[in-house]
Amino acid sequence: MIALDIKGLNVWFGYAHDRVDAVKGACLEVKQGESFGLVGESGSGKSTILRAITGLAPHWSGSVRIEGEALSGAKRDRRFFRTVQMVFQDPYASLHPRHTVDQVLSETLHLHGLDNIDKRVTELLADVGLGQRFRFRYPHQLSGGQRQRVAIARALAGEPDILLLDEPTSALDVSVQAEVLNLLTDLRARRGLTYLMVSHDLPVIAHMCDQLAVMRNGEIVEVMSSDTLRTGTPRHEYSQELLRASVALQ
Ligand SMILES: Nc1ncnc2c1ncn2[C@@H]1O[C@H](COP(=O)(O)OP(=O)(O)OP(=O)(O)O)[C@@H](O)[C@H]1O
Repeated sequence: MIALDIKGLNVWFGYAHDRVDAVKGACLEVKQGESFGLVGESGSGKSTILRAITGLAPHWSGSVRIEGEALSGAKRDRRFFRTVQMVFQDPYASLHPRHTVDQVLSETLHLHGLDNIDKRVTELLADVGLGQRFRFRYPHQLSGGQRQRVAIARALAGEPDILLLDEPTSALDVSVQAEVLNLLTDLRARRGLTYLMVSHDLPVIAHMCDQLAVMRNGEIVEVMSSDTLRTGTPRHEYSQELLRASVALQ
């Protein structure tokens, strides 16, 4: 089954002279259980694709289908959020500073209309590798990696099929990035999740994803398998340039 099918997606911000065409004619397909990466330089439109899907970029055209069902406009209903959840880059900004981990997870479970809240909170914490001792802590009592684990637990609360991951580890210390990436890999395997993941880090995408799209100036210039990336054989000149720049950084 195709979990996510995007055809001819255009996304823009502003009007007339101020208009920015952030995504132009993007097409991609992600099969159920697959992990798909979006790479490209800053401002190339990667995050905007995720934002358009979740209804955070109101002006778009083209076709976006989630498990076969077409989206329209920018309003997403409860059923959408039971299927699709997003994890943002910055776990510091995405958690309410005066809500404990327990409140964050319990309220999200309530919003999804689920019961057995207590048991589910316990399970969610265990699923993301946080023990029960974290349950009544506030965000400021957690490290960046622990906060991102809470944000992931919150995204998983409604048992979604698809996670949109926007640079999920780039705000974290290098030492904890790999732990969070490994957690995401484990969760995908255990829960049969589908990922659409943005990263500027090619090795991360090569490690995490089955396929990837290279973006430049709002357009997808090439879709390739991660094997193609790993073996250094992309077709498009721009993809090769990105790869060379990435190797030079290591
Ligand atoms: N709310 C907004 N209003 C106006 N322009 C925006 C808005 N959000 C994004 N843009 C513009 O859209 C373009 C694509 O931005 P986007 O954030 O999708 O890029 P990106 O590839 O994810 O970059 P980064 O890696 O820096 O996050 C950029 O030119 C950006 O300035």
